[in-house]
Amino acid sequence: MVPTMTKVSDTFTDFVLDKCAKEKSIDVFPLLKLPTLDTIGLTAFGYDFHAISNGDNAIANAYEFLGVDSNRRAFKEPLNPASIWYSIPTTANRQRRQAEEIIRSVLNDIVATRMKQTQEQKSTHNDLLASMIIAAAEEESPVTPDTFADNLLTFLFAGFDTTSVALSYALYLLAIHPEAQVKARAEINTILGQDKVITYEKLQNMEYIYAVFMEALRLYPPAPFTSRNLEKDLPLDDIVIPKGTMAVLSLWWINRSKLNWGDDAEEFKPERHLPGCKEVEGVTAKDKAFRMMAFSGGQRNCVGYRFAIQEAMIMLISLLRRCQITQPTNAPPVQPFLTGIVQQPENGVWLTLTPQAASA
Ligand code: HEM
Repeated sequence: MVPTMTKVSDTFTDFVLDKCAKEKSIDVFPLLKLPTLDTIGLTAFGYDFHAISNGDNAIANAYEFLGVDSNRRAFKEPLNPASIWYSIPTTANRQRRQAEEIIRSVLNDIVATRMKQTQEQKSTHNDLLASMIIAAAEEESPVTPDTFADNLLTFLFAGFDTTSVALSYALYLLAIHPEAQVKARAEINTILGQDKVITYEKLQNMEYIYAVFMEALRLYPPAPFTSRNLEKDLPLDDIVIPKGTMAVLSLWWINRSKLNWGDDAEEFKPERHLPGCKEVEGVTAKDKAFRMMAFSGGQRNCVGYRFAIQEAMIMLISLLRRCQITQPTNAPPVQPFLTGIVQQPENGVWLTLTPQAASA
């Protein structure tokens, strides 16, 4: 996966440098969806969306539409009957069906071809779909092509918007903290060495880049809340929340709580994620496991978190080693805004990327 992620990230870096040379500053927020879509397509089921090279891709557009449409139905117009009855012949329902059909037909074709190749032992793919097909065969599980396609859809939905939102905030934070860029570049140059090739092993040693991304996720978790149904009564101080209640948990405030992170909890300090960093007094080991909740916690936490971290670190390395990142003086403020399950920067994230020597 690392070579694929590196290739996509490097193509994106070329793309944004070129765009910035022409337009001076760019909104990286919508642009970052392109590489994250390309990456998930290639690594999950070997499909190239060509989103960076062709932003007008029919599937990418269908996906964008479905994301916006789902948020509208769930959060803006939940009481509109057409939001829940998909068979009512409204324009939105028709458009939604069309978008679903576009995506579904591509995924169904991919799954069918792959299952046939696997049966004939002709598949050379090494991606998520290949693993799912092999696992189902080994367990003699009666999984239908539809189930494989459903799973791929879940991964697509869960895995590209979230990472692009997180990366947007990470770049913003780096832009307004040039000292962090200097430290990150120093680490990149030391660890990548002469050949400059990114490998899985080298990524494990990139502690500062990891810390930058974690800190961005801590301050701006893309999914700012989650929910759980209580399986038993929950005593909380002097009240008891009864079993069966749906509890909505603010991941945002857990991540920014002074109790978890100390008095400077609102500040950008990647150092707090480095090994050996001074811990906040009184925080127990159990609390520590649940104080950075961007990927949620427990049994149903994010299954894609390692994937997301790896992808994001590679993108940060690719950009930082070739670009200086600054915020233009006239940039609109970066303002998180809840659009649905995911929050996003309402005014975008306007940045200027200028080329810089690879070894600087
Ligand atoms: C920075 C990027 C990401 C963030 C912040 C994020 C965050 C989350 C959060 C908060 C949840 C909810 C868990 C809960 O309610 O306890 C979740 C679930 C999930 N995520 Fe992610 N995610 C990211 C990237 C990804 C990627 C790249 C994938 C796939 C490759 C993915 C796949 C999933 C799936 C399948 C679930 C549902 C898990 C379940 O219900 O058991 N996520 N994610």
